[in-house]
Amino acid sequence: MKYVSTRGEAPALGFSDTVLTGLARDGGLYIPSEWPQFSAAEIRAMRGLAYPDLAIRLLTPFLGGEIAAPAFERIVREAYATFRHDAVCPLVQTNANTFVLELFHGPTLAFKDVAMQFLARLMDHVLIERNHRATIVAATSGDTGGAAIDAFAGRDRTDMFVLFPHGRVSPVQQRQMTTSTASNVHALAVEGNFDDCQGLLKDMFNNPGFRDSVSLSAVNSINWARIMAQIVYYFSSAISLGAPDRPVSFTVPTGNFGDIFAGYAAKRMGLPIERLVIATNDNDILARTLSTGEYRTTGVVATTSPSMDIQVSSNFERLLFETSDRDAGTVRRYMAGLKQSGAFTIDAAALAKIRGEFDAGRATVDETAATIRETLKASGYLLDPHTATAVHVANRQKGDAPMIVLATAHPAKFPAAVEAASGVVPPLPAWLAGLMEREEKYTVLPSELKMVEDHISRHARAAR
Ligand SMILES: Cc1ncc(COP(=O)(O)O)c(C=O)c1O
Ligand SMILES: N[C@@H](CCOP(=O)(O)O)C(=O)O
Repeated sequence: MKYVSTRGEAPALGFSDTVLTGLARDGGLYIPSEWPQFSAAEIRAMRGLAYPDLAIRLLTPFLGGEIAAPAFERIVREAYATFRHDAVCPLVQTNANTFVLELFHGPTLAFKDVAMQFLARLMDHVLIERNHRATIVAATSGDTGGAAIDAFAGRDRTDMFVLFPHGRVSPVQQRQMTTSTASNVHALAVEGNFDDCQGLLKDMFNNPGFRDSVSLSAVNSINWARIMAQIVYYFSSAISLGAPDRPVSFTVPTGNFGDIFAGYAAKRMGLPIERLVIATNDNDILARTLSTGEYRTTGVVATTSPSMDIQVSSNFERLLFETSDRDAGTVRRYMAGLKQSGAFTIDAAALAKIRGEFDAGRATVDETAATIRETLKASGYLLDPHTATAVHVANRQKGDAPMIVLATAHPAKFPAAVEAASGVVPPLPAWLAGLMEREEKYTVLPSELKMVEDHISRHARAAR
């Protein structure tokens, strides 16, 4: 198994190099050269497997033989032992045809833990084998940062720098990033929005001098291993509802397009999925793109689902590559348009393929609040605002297949929005008690590449 860049001008890499490289040297994203295939009989045989066993079975073909089986099994089992629910990602029925896939039972109460707990152990393993050190820079709209800090805190082979938009994350999200006492962890509040943070991260990768001087690595969903780990819960939930003999649909609260791209990958691997539904908040670039065929960025607006306040959806590039018959030249043309004018138009054939797999809808702030309130009243289930955008969109879908809505965060991460919508204040679980009283430590920086790079170079142990 090799990994190729969506822009076609960087070398193909094996699995371990792909994990450490993050963004390809041509600015593209790595993607497997082929999709592992699972037949209906093989999927049927997965029924009843515990989550870690399912993960081992589904993910082993991606490794290309580079991680020894006992080490890989240990990595997976340790990662999912950090979850507070025996099923890891349980499924809860909220009405006749709707199921909520709870992805928030990890240490930081967001779906990011599913991949991040795995990735931290995987990276550690590769770095120890190679006797290397890495500097990880992560951009976050709120959840990736906390999950990355929890998973990498105290790991000797890595220094972790998290760029978050100053003043635009929830108080719980901020404390999860700023109260770590681990000396390898650095929270940086950038004066800008998430797209600025992600832009800085990509600019660092596109600056070979800086990139090499600190051994730069990534744990955002530009890193293939993040997407790979997220494929597993599409299989686990669909299988528990009867796959492969009964197709299901998924609605996914979407920002950077990583989570829903994992669903697309699951489908390419043989899982029968009827529809993949993109749910956005007021930052609805993806919903607009599906309806008009033009991907056009506009300003980011702040909403009650801050982790989805994103306009430049990184992983959409992977879908463009796939739906352009893996023609890297087409992807380069689209990305040049995005850089020059903030927009590009998707070719008709690719757009038809995208529409053949995906639907999209959006939820305003008021619709999100109404969905939290109405779902609580109808079923007694308390949604977080991100999941609520998806429930709003899912409720408007047609089709008979069971609808699985991805619940990407615990409501206690967003108590103000949940209380305003429903009158209920969701308490933090016991293991996070005291979080809001802990001392914060972070550095405020302007959204300027040089200043951020200088700060990282001064503090990274891998800096030469
Ligand atoms: C709670 C929550 N929901 C949804 C999303 C969107 O996921 P993705 O960026 O993979 O589309 C995010 C951030 O990524 C998030 O933190
Ligand atoms: N919503 C995310 C944004 C970054 O997404 P990622 O999946 O690429 O890490 C966040 O919470 O930070």
